[in-house]
Amino acid sequence: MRFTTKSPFLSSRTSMLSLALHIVVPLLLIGLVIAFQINQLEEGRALHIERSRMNAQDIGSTLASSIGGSFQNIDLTLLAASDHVRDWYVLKNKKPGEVLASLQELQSRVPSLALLRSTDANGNLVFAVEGDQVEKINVADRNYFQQLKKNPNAGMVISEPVIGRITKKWVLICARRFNLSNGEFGGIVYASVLLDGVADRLAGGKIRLNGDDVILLRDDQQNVVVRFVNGKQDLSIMGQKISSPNLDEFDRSRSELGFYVARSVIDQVQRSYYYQRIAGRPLNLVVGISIKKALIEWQEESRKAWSMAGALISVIIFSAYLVYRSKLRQLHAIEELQNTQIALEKSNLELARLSTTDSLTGLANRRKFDEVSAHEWLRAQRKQEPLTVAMVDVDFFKIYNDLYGHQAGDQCLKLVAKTLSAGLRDGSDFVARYGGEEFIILLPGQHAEGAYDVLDRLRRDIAEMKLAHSGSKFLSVITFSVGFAVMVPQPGKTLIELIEQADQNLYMAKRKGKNQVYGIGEGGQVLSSYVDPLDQTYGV
Ligand SMILES: Nc1nc2c(ncn2[C@@H]2O[C@H](COP(=O)(O)OP(=O)(O)OP(=O)(O)O)[C@@H](O)[C@H]2O)c(=O)[nH]1
Repeated sequence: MRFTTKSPFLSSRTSMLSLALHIVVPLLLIGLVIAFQINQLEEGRALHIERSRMNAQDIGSTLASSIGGSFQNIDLTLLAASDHVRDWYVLKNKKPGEVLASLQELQSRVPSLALLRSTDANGNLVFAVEGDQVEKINVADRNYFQQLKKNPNAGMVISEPVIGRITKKWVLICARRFNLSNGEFGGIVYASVLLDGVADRLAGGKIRLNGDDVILLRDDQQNVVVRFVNGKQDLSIMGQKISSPNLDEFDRSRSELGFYVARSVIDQVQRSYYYQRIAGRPLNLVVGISIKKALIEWQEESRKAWSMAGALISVIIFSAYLVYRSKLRQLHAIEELQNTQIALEKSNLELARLSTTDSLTGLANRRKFDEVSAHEWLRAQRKQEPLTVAMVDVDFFKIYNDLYGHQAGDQCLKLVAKTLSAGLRDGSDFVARYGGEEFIILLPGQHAEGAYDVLDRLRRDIAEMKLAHSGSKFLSVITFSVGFAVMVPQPGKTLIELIEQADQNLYMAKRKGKNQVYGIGEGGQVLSSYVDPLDQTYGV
């Protein structure tokens, strides 16, 4: 059986593959969208962190130069003050009142300066701009005094952050020494730099800082000089030592500047930090820009980007669903079409079979016989082999019908057909219903004697079925007569002649008494069976 449609197995495998592709491709697309999105956002995040680093650097370098400039200013002020004190103390060309007035004038020029004073070589206070309790104060025990006394070449010395005894505020003491005319230590000039408000002045003006951004000024001993965070100065850790792995690394390496990203050891906020030394001073500055704040914009961008990606993914899923659904419908339609085609071909085959089959007996019909006999004739002709055609006709069948009814007649014909089929060789012999109660047999390759034997066996087979026929003269059973003819096809001879010969021989069998085989062999010899009508073998 050959079908023009594809095999259902192959088609279902192809369909499954195609459906799987309709799922895999959208998944791949979604994966690509997500991967692209993550990549873009990672790049965006890195960019914002880089911006915060640059921001920290901008603020830090501006602040560092501003702080450096302020201390330079203080240094020059102290230098000028020490000159005035020396004028009075060493050169004796100035009166104390004049010196004090000069010191007052110098202090007023620098707003962050307070308590500009001078001492003698023993640390006793000589001049004080504020002037109270001058005679009682001695600073000989202070670190800055001892440093300056020991070192004639020391420039301006800056103390660690301390709470001023008089101001009660956090200050740095900046001090300078002055020498006697013989070069020996003559005393110091010093002033307090008020730390309270310094950061506000530094940060509040030109520099824009967000809440979590931080400014930290430390001295060389890691003491906090200034910490500015959340928009104000943080006095809680003033004077405390602050260190972290990154700061320690900078302190150790003596680097002038550097960057790092870290979580603060003080408030745990993650920041981009910029570190820079204040040129020529024992101070270093750290500016930290909060990463969380720096990423707010990025987070907003992320949200927008993800919602767009979500929309895109939804479109992909929806389109994929539509395509998948239509593909599924298409496949169902194809499957239905294939099933219809298969059914159609099956019914065509059945029709073809029916058109060549006798509906009563199930044997081949006359049309099929015409087809097969023509084929066998040609083959016998080609091979020069004998071909036997035999006509079989049920005896007294009209009487049988009359006696037993038409239905019983049909059953009788079925039995005859079955007996004939069963008694013939499959594959080579062929039997068909020729019409009415007549059957026709082809025996290819059989010579007359062989054909006779086969046919007479069939005749006996049906008689031995002992199907009652009270109208038969042959002891009341169904019998049939057979006329046959054998021919090796020769030029000038036809199949029709062979069939006609067989028909004539059937006539002879009937005429000679029925229930017999009558045939003429290739050599013209008559082959006939005779049955004694009184033979009890065929009785019921
Ligand atoms: N039940 C039945 N009867 C059929 C069928 N085809 C033909 N017949 C009958 O077969 C009978 C044949 O009758 P006849 O040709 O006179 O032959 P016969 O009665 O068998 O006489 P002989 O052949 O001389 O023995 C007719 O009565 C037909 O109606 C069929 O398919 N079924």
